[in-house]
Amino acid sequence: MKEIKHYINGQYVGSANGKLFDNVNPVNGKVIAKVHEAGRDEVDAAVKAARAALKGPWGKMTLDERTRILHKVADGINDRFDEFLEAECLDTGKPKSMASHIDIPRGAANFKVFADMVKNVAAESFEMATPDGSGALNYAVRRPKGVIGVISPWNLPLLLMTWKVGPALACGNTVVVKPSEETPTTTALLGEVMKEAGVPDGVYNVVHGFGGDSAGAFLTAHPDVDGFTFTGETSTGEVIMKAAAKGIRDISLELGGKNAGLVFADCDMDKAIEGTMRSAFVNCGQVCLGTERVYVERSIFDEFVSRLKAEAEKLRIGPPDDDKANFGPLVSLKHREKVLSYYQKAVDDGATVVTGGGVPDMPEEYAGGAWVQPTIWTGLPDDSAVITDEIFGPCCHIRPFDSEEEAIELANSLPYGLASAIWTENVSRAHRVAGQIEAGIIWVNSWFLRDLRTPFGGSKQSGIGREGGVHSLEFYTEMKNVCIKL
Ligand SMILES: NC(=O)C1=CN([C@@H]2O[C@H](COP(=O)(O)OP(=O)(O)OC[C@H]3O[C@@H](n4cnc5c(N)ncnc54)[C@H](O)[C@@H]3O)[C@@H](O)[C@H]2O)C=CC1
Ligand SMILES: O=C(O)/C=C/C=C(\O)C(=O)O
Repeated sequence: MKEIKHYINGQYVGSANGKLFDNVNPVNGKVIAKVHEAGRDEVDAAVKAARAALKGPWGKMTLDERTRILHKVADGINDRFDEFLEAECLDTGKPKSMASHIDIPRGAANFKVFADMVKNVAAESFEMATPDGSGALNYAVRRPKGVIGVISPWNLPLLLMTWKVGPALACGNTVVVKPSEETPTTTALLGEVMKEAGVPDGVYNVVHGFGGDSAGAFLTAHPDVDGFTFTGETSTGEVIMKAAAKGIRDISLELGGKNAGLVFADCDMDKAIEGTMRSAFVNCGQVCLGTERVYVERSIFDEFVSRLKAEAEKLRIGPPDDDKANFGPLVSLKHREKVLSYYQKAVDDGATVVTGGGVPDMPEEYAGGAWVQPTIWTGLPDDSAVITDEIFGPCCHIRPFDSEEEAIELANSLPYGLASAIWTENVSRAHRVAGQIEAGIIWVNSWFLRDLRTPFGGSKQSGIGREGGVHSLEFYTEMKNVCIKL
């Protein structure tokens, strides 16, 4: 059986404690690899390697050299595209058609975009007057923050991990990555690409394991890490924030969402249906930006519900290798238990199940997989947990509204504030509503349209800080002002 080891100081190493855990294929429930679980020793070795690398060749490299190496990392991912694709699809079960368009290309792009960004960002400077008339010049320079702890989730494993590692390295930091225990493979594979690209040993380190009382907690408790970037559940973000408080370490948190889609009667219905379909069901609903609450103006409510139902029922459920499949399993049986508990809760709370609501019939070879049906409900009360909790599954509830004010109030009614999608052809309404929605990311007549230069993150309990574009540089660097008396 294949073993997945830590990548520390440029070497693949096993755990001294001998602990291994299963890496399971969610398509059929079969174990595909054994993963080494890091103890405190491996985490400590990884942090020490990262610290030492800051003072080694990496820390002395010119920006041009660093940029060239990061471009090679991106090229290395593209050169081994099929290997990354296979690994990501085995870990997650997602359709290859999706991973080949989103996950792997973005995994590569994250290195190129941020390498170029760092090279082209302007410095700040201010001239000032002084009492003696000679004046002074201030200029600010960016310096790497140091060792960054990267804790990444399982829904878009390579994409979200490199979204952090790309800018962290571009800014000259070193990293210790703790990928999700569900999806360790592409993070491990990236070590080989780093080596081939000429990234010095100790710059990119990976430790595998779980969150609490395992690699994740050991990493956040380690005093020699300078900052943490995390994507995942809000409650985990709270734990990481507490750990980071010890020693006043910086954090960037991209947390849960319960995003609203607002569909106005003046929308282009075809666009609204297509966009809502993607935002509810792509990646089996496991996207933090996804729409689980859809609010539709009453005059078009029935038409919207019946058209969304028709489209949801056309989704083709199947494994990654099925070229026609556009809907895979959830990431694990454990996650399926959570999603199915909400499917049951919806019924208990009086929902009308428009479509789905259960487990699909799958051929015998996939019977052990984490399959669920795409599901749509109507008729739930606003305080049902199905409406208020992030389910992170392929499901949405549709509720009618009667006025723009009501739609905005409903969208803003929860403690989350990650993303929102507004469907209207009225440009004034689009601006007006976008301005009032309490969320970090608003799409109008689109969803998941990503420009990596833009600020990305959540408000309220959906996160702290923004990454993307120069905002990533804010987190991954320390600014130092130099004031020169002339
Ligand atoms: N992109 C997103 O916004 C994601 C949201 N979720 C949400 O979280 C729910 C639970 O999924 P999980 O994988 O359990 O998410 P999680 O937030 O527990 O895990 C994400 C990462 O954090 C690590 N982690 C967990 N506890 C930690 C701790 N105490 N210290 C340090 N690291 C820790 C995990 O090992 C993993 O690498 C999902 O049902 C979904 O609602 C999950 C994954 C991604
Ligand atoms: O495009 C991105 O950078 C990120 C997309 C999705 C997430 O952050 C998520 O699902 O967590």
